Amino acid sequence: MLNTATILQNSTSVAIGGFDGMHIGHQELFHHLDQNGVIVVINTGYANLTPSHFRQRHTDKHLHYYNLEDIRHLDGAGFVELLKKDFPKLQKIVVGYDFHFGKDRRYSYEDLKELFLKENEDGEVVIVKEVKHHNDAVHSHKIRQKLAIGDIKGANEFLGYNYTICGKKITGQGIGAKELVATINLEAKEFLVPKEGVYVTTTRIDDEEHFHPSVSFIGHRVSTDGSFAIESHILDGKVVCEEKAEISFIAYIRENKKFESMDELRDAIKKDIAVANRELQRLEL
Ligand SMILES: Cc1cc2nc3c(=O)[nH]c(=O)nc-3n(C[C@H](O)[C@H](O)[C@H](O)COP(=O)(O)O)c2cc1C
Ligand SMILES: Nc1ncnc2c1ncn2[C@@H]1O[C@H](COP(=O)(O)OP(=O)(O)O)[C@@H](O)[C@H]1O
Repeated sequence: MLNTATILQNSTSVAIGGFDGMHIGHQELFHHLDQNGVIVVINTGYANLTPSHFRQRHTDKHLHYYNLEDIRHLDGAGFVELLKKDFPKLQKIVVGYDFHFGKDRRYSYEDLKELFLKENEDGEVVIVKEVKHHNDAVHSHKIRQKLAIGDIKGANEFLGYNYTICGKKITGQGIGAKELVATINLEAKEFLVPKEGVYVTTTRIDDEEHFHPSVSFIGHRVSTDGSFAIESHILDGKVVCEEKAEISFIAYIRENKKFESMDELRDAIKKDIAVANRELQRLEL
């Protein structure tokens, strides 16, 4: 493994952006990087699809972070200077068609081209055209909107992978295993949690390599204690979760509902399990 300083010293290309989600539009930028290319992440502090180090899962490129707070005062020339200082061999910059940077986002790719090529005659600035899915431009905020309305399939198509949240195991009410079905309860504060309801999911427990088929509930447990929960019921047998788990969302099943009795809730959960099993089998997951 090369150390960070060596990677930056030797990098000849960078792709620049916020890159929350590492979606199919972002991946298009990465295709233009050379073998030792680096992804420069402008960290706004608002990433909740792939917060903190979770972006790294979606690329084998090195990620280099600039905090927006530290660089927002720079003018166009100042930003290009910073890049040239941190990446002394820089030859190629890759950005998207809507990239803006510098103080008040005043500078566009046109300015970037002018400023970078002025002193690097054989340099290159690649502008990636808008990446669309079914004629709809792919952007992180649209993925957030889709998750907020439970459109998991739409969100996953934009992402190019199944949306996944990671969380710490917490103790539930303790009635699931006794009266309903056993669930792993999670707290996943850094992540955007999809709309309240029941989902077909797969779940990875602690550091296991594989995901288990599962059905998950997100929402206020309006039928029991009313508190907010993220719960996953594993479908392929009894499991032990020590400290953490991750839930990958495959499809939305139904809304969160208030059931008048435990029997009704139990029946609904039984149906959810059947739906999840069918869908996971169909998808061979
Ligand atoms: C597949 C599934 C669907 C669920 N659907 C609902 C629901 O529609 N409404 C609700 O109030 N709780 C629902 N729950 C949550 C249960 O109320 C919860 O599992 C129960 O309160 C036990 O919580 P515990 O694990 O903290 O003991 C669901 C749970 C699962 C696993
Ligand atoms: N759909 C897309 N097509 C082409 N480039 C994109 C697309 N989405 C983002 N980019 C580019 O990727 C980089 C990161 O953009 P960012 O603003 O973090 O993404 P988003 O618009 O999804 O929030 C920028 O250079 C941006 O121009």
